[in-house]
Amino acid sequence: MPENPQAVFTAKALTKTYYMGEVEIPALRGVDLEVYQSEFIVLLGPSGSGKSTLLNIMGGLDTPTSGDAFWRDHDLAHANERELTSYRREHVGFVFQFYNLISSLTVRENVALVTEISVNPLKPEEALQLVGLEHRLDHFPSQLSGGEQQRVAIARAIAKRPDILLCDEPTGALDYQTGKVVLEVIAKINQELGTTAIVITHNASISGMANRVMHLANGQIVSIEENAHKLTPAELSW
Ligand SMILES: Nc1ncnc2c1ncn2[C@@H]1O[C@H](COP(=O)(O)OP(=O)(O)OP(=O)(O)O)[C@@H](O)[C@H]1O
Repeated sequence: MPENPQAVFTAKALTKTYYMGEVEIPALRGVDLEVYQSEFIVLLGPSGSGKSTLLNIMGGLDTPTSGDAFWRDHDLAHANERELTSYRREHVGFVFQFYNLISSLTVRENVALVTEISVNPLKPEEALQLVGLEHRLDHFPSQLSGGEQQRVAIARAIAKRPDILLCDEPTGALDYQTGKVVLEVIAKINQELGTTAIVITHNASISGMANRVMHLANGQIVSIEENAHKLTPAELSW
């Protein structure tokens, strides 16, 4: 069991080593971490520092080589594939740099793919309203801008009412203004639904939105800063 019951996610001495033939690649080298309910965390660090590896373990897409990882009382380090699938399905929403929408389905149908297999989902229309796309329900992804497609991807991620929203470079493919709109949407989900949000970015300016900012280097968390005052995306500039 996790030691601190207040934490929704706990990692202890987490390591991940990839093996490429004879070569060992240590992606995580002893990560200790607690994440609290409804927190907004920004994860920064150079390329290859282990950010995606950590996010993937938190989301049950990968398992660690050693150490502990808990989502509440779900033991993610020792879960089997079936348990990880149901953890992902019930608790986790993912947003990636590229939107991975199905081009032959409408906006509403892309979101409905998730709501049809969820226990207590939002209606696709409600999820799309939260991201400001209620007027584009019957459009196809190719009829939308990159930022709009990312908002559909966010609607799809939140439609199952996940406890945690894991975002890997959500604004990486977007221009400045569009990136800000997408950040506004993530901040709104975090505030209005209380969804814990973890955002990986190379853009240090986004840190201002976070409750806490974690820096990874070389597979370890090297610093954690707390923001006394969170900024809105509109207040950020880069
Ligand atoms: N499937 C894999 N097989 C082998 N090595 C991997 C694999 N995934 C990641 N790695 C290695 O693990 C290390 C950490 O990778 P990770 O993707 O977590 O870093 P990152 O901080 O997210 O980087 P970026 O900012 O470039 O996305 C890197 O050295 C990477 O090459």
